Amino acid sequence: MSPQGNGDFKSPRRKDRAVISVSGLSKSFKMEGGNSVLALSPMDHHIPEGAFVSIVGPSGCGKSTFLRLVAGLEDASGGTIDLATGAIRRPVGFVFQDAVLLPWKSVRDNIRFPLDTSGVKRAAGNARVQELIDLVGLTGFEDALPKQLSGGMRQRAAIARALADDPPILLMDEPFSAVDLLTRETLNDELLKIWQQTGKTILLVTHSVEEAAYLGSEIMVMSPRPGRLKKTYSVDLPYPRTPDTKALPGYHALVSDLRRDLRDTE
Ligand SMILES: Nc1ncnc2c1ncn2[C@@H]1O[C@H](COP(=O)(O)OP(=O)(O)OP(=O)(O)O)[C@@H](O)[C@H]1O
Repeated sequence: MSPQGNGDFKSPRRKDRAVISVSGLSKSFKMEGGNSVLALSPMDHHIPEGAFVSIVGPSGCGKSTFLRLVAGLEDASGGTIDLATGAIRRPVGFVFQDAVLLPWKSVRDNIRFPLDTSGVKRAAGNARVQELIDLVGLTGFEDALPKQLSGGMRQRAAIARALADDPPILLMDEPFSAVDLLTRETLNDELLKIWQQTGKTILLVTHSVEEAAYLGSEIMVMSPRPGRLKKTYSVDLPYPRTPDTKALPGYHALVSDLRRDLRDTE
């Protein structure tokens, strides 16, 4: 289904055209001694523009490898991956499990770092950075250093930095796994708002089936040995998702389906 809007929540600008098209994509890594490990067996998949894709699967099933291939951080061993993002220099932003902010730079300077390296003029960059700081809820912390922030605030800064260049695709590899549950739930809701406001295509890897079901308009289930795409779900839960979503029978059914899928992959 397509995400549905109600109230003052505008539906994300989800389109029918694929922004990520994967055909026969595979990846193997050479190991010591000449053996190789098939991290991702040939996979075909199309991700529509504006989708929120949750990716789940047991450890070692190739989730991070898939994100790194989409980001161009790894070369494919076979197949192709096409991004319909036009001629932009940085089509993807990446948020990792650890915020990896530069410790000697303020929140503001960390977020403007990609803009500096892209040669964006100071005045235009400053306006953009303030917009992002407000978007991720860090207003008032512009001059703080990373060590003065909580884990959740550091992840907010990392999200803002990943969005600095305005990439159409945001890749997130277990972004909230290091924060406490309450903060994680708050960050989930904030991420949904950011998605709604920006219309980005988001791919988020998580070990939590509840998080996957709560956030995703689509879910990719992967399985290991060798890593492969086992199944995809188109999620039939309305947006906006709120804590009430977690009381819906459809949410519970999806979570239990995902648990069963993961048990079956073990
Ligand atoms: N740079 C590398 N060199 C060799 N093998 C690698 C490399 N990166 C990943 N692998 C292997 O590829 C497989 C998939 O790894 P990947 O990190 O993508 O899994 P994952 O699903 O993200 O796991 P996790 O949930 O534990 O983060 C694993 O067997 C892993 O050991």
